[in-house]
Amino acid sequence: MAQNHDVALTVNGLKTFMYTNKRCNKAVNGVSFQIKKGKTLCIVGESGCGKSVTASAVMQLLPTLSRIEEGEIIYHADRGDIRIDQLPRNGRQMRAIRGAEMAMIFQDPMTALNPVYTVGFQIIENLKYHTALKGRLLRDKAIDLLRSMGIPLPERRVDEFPHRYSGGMRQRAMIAMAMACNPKILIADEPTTALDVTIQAQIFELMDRLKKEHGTAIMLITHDMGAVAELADDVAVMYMGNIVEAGNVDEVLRNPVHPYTRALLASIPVLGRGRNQDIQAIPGSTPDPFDRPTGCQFAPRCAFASDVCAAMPDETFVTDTHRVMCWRYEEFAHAAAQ
Ligand SMILES: Nc1ncnc2c1ncn2[C@@H]1O[C@H](COP(=O)(O)OP(=O)(O)OP(=O)(O)O)[C@@H](O)[C@H]1O
Repeated sequence: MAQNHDVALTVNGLKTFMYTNKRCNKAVNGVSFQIKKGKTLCIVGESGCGKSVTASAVMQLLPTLSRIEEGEIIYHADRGDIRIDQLPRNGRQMRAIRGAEMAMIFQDPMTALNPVYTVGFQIIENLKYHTALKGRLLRDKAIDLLRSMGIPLPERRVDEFPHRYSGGMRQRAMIAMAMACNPKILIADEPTTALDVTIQAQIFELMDRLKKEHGTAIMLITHDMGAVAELADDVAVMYMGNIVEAGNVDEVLRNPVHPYTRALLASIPVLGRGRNQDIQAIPGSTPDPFDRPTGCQFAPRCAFASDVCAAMPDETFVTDTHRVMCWRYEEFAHAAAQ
C-alpha cells in the first residue's frame, strides 16, 4: 500500500451488511482500497455488487437498517488520521467532515439540491456552515463557483431555483456545491448516467480539472468503461461485495486476470471501436444476495471454475500495483492469452 502522505483515504477489510425482513445481506463483504491525493479511483461492477453501499459507508450515509460490521475507514486529514467508521453517523465531527472535507455527488442532482431554495442560497448555506466567509464574499464565492463550473451568466443564475436549470446545469450546480469547500475527497456515484454524451464529457473534464488543480482524491462509481479508461488512475472491480481485481488502470485494463473482469470488459461496447465489436453478455446472473455461494462468488458463472473455487479465494498480488481474488488466475490468464 502507498505511504500515508500520498493517500487521502484508506479502507481496510470493510464489511457492511444490510438487514431486510430479519435477513442479512452481506452487501460489502471485506473490501480494501486506497484513494490517493489528486488521483481517481474508479469502482466498476454490475448492479447490486456493493458500489453504492461502499460509498455510503465512507460518507457515513448508510440507510438505517445497515451497519458497518468490521474494518476500518481512515481519512488521512492534514491534522492526522481520522477513523470515520468510529464516528457517530450524525455527530458533530462527522457533520463537519461531510460537505467540507469529504463531499458526494449523485446520479440525480435533486438528491442534493433542494427545489424550494435558489441554487445560490444553497451554495451560500454550505459556505456559511463550513467556512469563515461572511456577507458579500459569500455571494461572490457562489458566483465564482458557478462560473468555474461553466454555468453561463452566473450572476443571474445564482438567484434561480434548480428547476430553471437544465439537467447538465443541475449536475454542475451540485458539483459546485460539493466543491464549495474544496473537499479533499470527492465521491461521485454514477454522476453522469442520466446525461447526454456531450454533457457527460464536460462533467468528466471538470472532475479531471478539479483533481489536477486542487489535488482532490476522487472515487468515481461508474458503469462506463470509457470513463474508466479516460479518468481513472486506479480501478477496483467489484462482484457480490468483494473487490475481485484492482490496481493501476493500465495494468488492469491491458491485462485483466480475473475471469469476471475479462467478462465485464467483453460485455461493454467501447466507444470508437465501431459497430462490429465482439460483445459478449456475461452468462448467468448474479446470485440471490441472501443466498450467496460460500466460496468464490463468481464461480457459478465462471467457465473456468473448479473444485478449489468452493473456498473463498485469498487476495494475491499479480504485481505491486495489481491484485486479484481468484485461485486460478494464472492458469486462466495463460489460457486466455492462447
Ligand atoms: N437501502 C437499501 N436497503 C436494503 N438493501 C439495499 C439498500 N441499498 C442497497 N441494498 C442492497 O445492497 C447490495 C449492494 O447494493 P448497491 O446499491 O451498493 O449496489 P451497486 O453496485 O451500487 O448497484 P447499482 O449499480 O445498481 O447502483 C444489493 O444486494 C442491494 O440490494
